[in-house]
Formats: sequence, C-alpha cells, structure tokens
Amino acid sequence: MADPKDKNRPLRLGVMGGTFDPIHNGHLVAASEVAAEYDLDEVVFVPTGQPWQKSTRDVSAAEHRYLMTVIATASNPGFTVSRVDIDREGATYTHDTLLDLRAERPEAELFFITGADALSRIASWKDIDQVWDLAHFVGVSRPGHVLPELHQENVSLLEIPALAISSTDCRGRVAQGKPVWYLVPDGVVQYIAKYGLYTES
Ligand SMILES: Nc1ncnc2c1ncn2[C@@H]1O[C@H](COP(=O)(O)OP(=O)(O)OP(=O)(O)O)[C@@H](O)[C@H]1O
Ligand SMILES: O=C(O)c1ccc[n+]([C@@H]2O[C@H](COP(=O)([O-])O)[C@@H](O)[C@H]2O)c1
Repeated sequence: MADPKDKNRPLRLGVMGGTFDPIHNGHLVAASEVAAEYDLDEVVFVPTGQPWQKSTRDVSAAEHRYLMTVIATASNPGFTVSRVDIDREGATYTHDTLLDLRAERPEAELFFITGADALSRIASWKDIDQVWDLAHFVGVSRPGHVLPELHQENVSLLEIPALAISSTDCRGRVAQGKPVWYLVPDGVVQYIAKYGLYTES
C-alpha cells in the first residue's frame, strides 16, 4: 500500500455499495471508520439499481433510495454519491460497479466496503474471481454477524463501533408507527414521512 504521507500517492477512494432502503447510521459509521483507518480521500456511496439477491421483496424506487443517500451524506465533504448502478439497466453486479468507477476515476485506488453479512455471501457474487482484482475489500463488523476469514490477500477486516441497525428494522418500525429518529439521519426521517415510504409492511 502507498505511504499516506506521500503527496504523489494515488487517490484512495472508498466505495460503499448498498441498497440503502433506507440508508441508516450503521452505513455512515462503517464508511467513516474505514475512511479514517485507511486514510481515504473520499467515500463514494453507490445505491444499487436492481439488487438481484433482494428480488424476493419489493425494493423502494431507486430515485427515493438515491435521494435519501444524498441527504444522508450531504453534510460530510468526504462523502459523495454515484448513480452508476441506478443508471445502468438490469441487475446490479459489483463487477460492473467497479469497472464503471475505474473508468470514471482511473487514477484512484478502490477500497470496497462491506459488512460482515454481505462479506459472508460474497462467493455468490457474479464473476467474483475477477471482482477480487478490481479493488481492495474491507469487511467491517456488524452485530449478529461473524466476520468471515477469507483466504484472499486483498481482503482486510475491521472492527467498528457496533450499531444494531438494519434497513429491514427501520422499515418495520415505520410500518408500525414507531420512530426511526437517531437510527437514520434527521433529513432521512423527514424524507420518509414526506413521501409516505414504508407505511405498508
Ligand atoms: N449496522 C451495520 N453495521 C455494519 N455494516 C452494515 C450495517 N448495516 C448495513 N451494513 C453493510 O452495509 C452494506 C449495505 O447494506 P444494506 O443497504 O443492504 O443495508 P441492510 O441494513 O443490510 O439492509 P436490509 O435489512 O434491507 O437487508 C452491506 O455491506 C451491509 O453489510
Ligand atoms: O455482484 C453481485 O453479484 C452482488 C450480489 C449481492 C450484493 N452485491 C453488492 O453488495 C453491496 C451490498 O448489497 P446489499 O444487497 O446487501 O444491499 C451492493 O453494492 C451490491 O451491489 C453484489
């Protein structure tokens, strides 16, 4: 890895992929922790277009998920949001995500951030043997999930503050009329209410 103090080192770009239905503070803490630990210059959040492994449930419209992600990240100058996955037709595969980001940012070294649950299922991802070559992977801890030991040289594991928050739980709370204040950013609470998201479970 390049020396972080070297001014000529390549741009270090974190990639936080997710369905973000809705984005919550667990996602934001994961990105912030990895950015600090790996001295990242920026973390780009990439909402999925059509998450093929979540096709058994109705996923909210991509534009709602995209806008909630923009609202949630707006106050952090080191966070940005990419439309590459929601603007691409068809199922979302990380192979395509990373190729698109590499084409947009050829100078950058990519660090793909994933929670322990997603990392445990990574062997099922499309073209995973090629995906390993496109980025460094950082698996972060998540309550209720064990960080798997993967025998891949470009995978690192990081313990982060435990936030037992999931999008599934946030959706369920809204459907039951319970608050999601402080589980998701304030603007996302207001966006959910404004558009009446998750009122039917
Ligand atoms: N609380 C959390 N702590 C650490 N990582 C998390 C946490 N919540 C989600 N992640 C990670 O963020 C990425 C995107 O997650 P996703 O958008 O699917 O959220 P989710 O809460 O798992 O959603 P759902 O409950 O709908 O499955 C995944 O890599 C996931 O493992
Ligand atoms: O490439 C794949 O086949 C693949 C399968 C499942 C998930 N992913 C990616 O993993 C990230 C988290 O996905 P999810 O479904 O847990 O929100 C997101 O960037 C997805 O595009 C990728």
